Amino acid sequence: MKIAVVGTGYVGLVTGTCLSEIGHTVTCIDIDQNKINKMREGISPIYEPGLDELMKKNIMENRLFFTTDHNEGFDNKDVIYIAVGTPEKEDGSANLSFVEQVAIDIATHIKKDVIVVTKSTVPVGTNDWIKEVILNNLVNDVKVEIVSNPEFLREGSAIYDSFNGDRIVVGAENEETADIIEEINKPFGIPVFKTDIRSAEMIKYAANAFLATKISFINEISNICEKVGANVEDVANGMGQDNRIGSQFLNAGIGYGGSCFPKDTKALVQIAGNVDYEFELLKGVIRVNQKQQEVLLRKLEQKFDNLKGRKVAVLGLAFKPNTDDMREAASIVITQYLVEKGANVVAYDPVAMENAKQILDSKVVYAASTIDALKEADVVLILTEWNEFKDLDLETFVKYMKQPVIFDGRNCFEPNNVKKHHVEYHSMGRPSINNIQLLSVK
Ligand SMILES: NC(=O)C1=CN([C@@H]2O[C@H](COP(=O)(O)OP(=O)(O)OC[C@H]3O[C@@H](n4cnc5c(N)ncnc54)[C@H](O)[C@@H]3O)[C@@H](O)[C@H]2O)C=CC1
Ligand SMILES: O=C(O)[C@H]1O[C@H](OP(=O)(O)OP(=O)(O)OC[C@H]2O[C@@H](n3ccc(=O)[nH]c3=O)[C@H](O)[C@@H]2O)[C@H](O)[C@@H](O)[C@@H]1O
Repeated sequence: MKIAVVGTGYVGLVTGTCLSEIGHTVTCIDIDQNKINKMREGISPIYEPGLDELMKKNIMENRLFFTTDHNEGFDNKDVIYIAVGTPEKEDGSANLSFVEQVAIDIATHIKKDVIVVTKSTVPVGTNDWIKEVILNNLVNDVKVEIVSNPEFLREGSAIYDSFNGDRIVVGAENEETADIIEEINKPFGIPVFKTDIRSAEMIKYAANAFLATKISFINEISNICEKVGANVEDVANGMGQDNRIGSQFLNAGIGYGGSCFPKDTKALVQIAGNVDYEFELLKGVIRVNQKQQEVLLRKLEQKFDNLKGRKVAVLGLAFKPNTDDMREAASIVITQYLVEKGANVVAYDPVAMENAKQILDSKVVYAASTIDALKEADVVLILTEWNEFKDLDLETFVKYMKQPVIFDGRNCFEPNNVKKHHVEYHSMGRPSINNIQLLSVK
């Protein structure tokens, strides 16, 4: 099949690259000329393990192309994927202006019948509207079919997820169109679930909202565990062994971030509100998450009366490991608070520091390594569970910090191991461990 993918963020670039890897000829279109220039060289503008290699391979084998020119990109294509952003508007609803522009671009450039497949996460009813926009702006006499094909990949494991997903959801206007999309995806070897367009659109929001609910649920259990002396990891383990519950997405921490859960949960509240339904449970999930991003700060306040002039090391800035994405990362709220309290914040992240510099307060200083960040620090906060941090010998904290006080927002260390070291250790939903006498705590 000859395919165009419009938008080369995470979803567009990974989708385009993986579709070319399974044998299709794919042209990725973006309006950002710098990005396109890089991608033509096989360099991904985003950090995603394995992506550069796969891009280079398919470019070399003449299956993967990049352009800013819609004429060239849409020329002679059977299927066009829409993968542009649908960011949050001020009221929480999804901003569809990029999608609308693509619909107009398609209408004004296509010269033959096409199937338009929406990968972007869009509110229920959007695909019908996309078709309307295209038909209202069509220049040539061609037929357009619409398909909702939401994406379920996770950043950091996007390539793996594309080849090992649990299902591919296809919401189509009719069976023939659904069959064509199923055929395109056949080499992935993933079950295809076919449904109507509106149900497919809703599946995406419902899935993300449910996963976010699991996280907020375990985070509240974690907060209660701390008060009643239970261990949230054992609780999650014991719960997760019940197949009806499942063990995934029960890691307590400092809340969910990223480009999707925060925006998609708010958008679903809006979608419900538009039909006069108050999604009370999801509103609670969002509130709990906002509070959870600050839990570590409340713990820090109990420990230190005053942070002014103290060196606070921050390990991990990205919203999760294996990505350089800073969107809605807990580190944004946390470092802002620390800076406002007068702390000297020294941060280190293996890959997200360049992006962080565009977002975090200019008073945040960036270290060249973990050890550089820890040197002479009064306290360290661990905000992202990179392996590099999980693999640290706890003696590193003892050796380099002024006082080895650790606030671990991602439960990187085993309490039984921590007990063997002269550190003070606070984590999430587990008893604190204090093996040191501090000289001047307050
Ligand atoms: N980031 C993720 O892990 C996932 C994202 N999604 C959804 O996929 C959609 C895309 O998300 P991201 O890839 O993160 O987006 P992004 O915002 O990072 O990238 C979008 C790209 O589209 C380009 N663009 C905008 N207007 C254009 C136009 N008219 N023609 C050509 N290119 C244009 C931009 O220059 C940008 O490169 C969103 O709806 C998101 O909710 C779904 C699953 C996973
Ligand atoms: O719609 C999307 O964009 C994507 O959103 C999430 O993927 P992603 O945001 O890349 O990352 P996740 O691994 O889901 O993590 C999201 C956030 O939840 C947090 N999290 C995750 C799992 C957990 O048990 N606990 C927890 O706090 C992570 O630290 C992170 O901040 C979904 O997992 C994907 O299926 C979906 O396609």
